[in-house]
Amino acid sequence: MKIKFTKMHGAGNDFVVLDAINQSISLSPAQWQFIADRRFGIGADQMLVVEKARGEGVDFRYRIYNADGGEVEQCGNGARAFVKFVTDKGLTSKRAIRVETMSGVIEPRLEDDGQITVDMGAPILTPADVPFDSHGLQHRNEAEDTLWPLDVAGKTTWISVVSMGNPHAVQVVEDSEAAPVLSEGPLIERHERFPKRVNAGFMQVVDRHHVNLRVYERGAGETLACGTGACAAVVAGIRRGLLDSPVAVQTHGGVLNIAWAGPGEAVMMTGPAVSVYEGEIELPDQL
Ligand SMILES: N[C@H](CCC[C@H](N)C(=O)O)C(=O)O
Repeated sequence: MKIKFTKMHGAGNDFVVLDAINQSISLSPAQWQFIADRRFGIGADQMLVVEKARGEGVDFRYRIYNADGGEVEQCGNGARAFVKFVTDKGLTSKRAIRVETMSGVIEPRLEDDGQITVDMGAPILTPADVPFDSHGLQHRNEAEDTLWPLDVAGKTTWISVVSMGNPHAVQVVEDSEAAPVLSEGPLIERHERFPKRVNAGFMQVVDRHHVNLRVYERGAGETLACGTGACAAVVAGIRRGLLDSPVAVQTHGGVLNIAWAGPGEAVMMTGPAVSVYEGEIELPDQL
């Protein structure tokens, strides 16, 4: 089966983007894993599938698959790549686009300078809705935030839990470059208290408007940037009284600018999106 694709990235978080309006896309998890494989396939953190809208009042639907082949609810960097893709492909002439995702409608907007701003919706802050199983844990409050003690390899790690449609566990570290991202990230990702697994963020507060962030992503491992992770980290930092909106989030792949006016308000994310190359792949039918 031949599939046309566009290779893209948002601050180094890389994607294979597929137009499912003009070609039929229905792949198995094993085929998604093959596409994501950096040696046997194309290579990507996530795959993004652009579809016709299903509901009223929206322009498109977009679906997100992690490198491990699992479909997930939201992808912030992917939303920006999506806007650049549908614009470059002439699938829309709109600058502000309403797009359905598994976790609801988001509104990305192409700015005059080529950056893309996405209304990522309001964060979900009730632990059970993240979902996070807080049963039996003694939390502690820090300003407006609730911190939970997570047993990670016998060490207690205090985390904030935030959903941007997808689940995030955010911890504050002294030095993000020295943080145990690759050793602790996988343990947090698959911790039993996260029934849907979780994206693990490690945030260093530089000042009240600047942080360094590394994220060990659910289903992908450490990525160069995580858009929803940047949103979740800023929400947690503002609730902990450590940050003031807007916040520049420095990731290994670039800077994402996040603004949040407080509970119940949408998180606004601004950042880049780049198309790297077009291609076509012959997908094995049996994997
Ligand atoms: N790994 C994430 C999906 C991709 C999110 C990330 N790439 C972003 O830019 O938000 C999850 O399983 O929830």
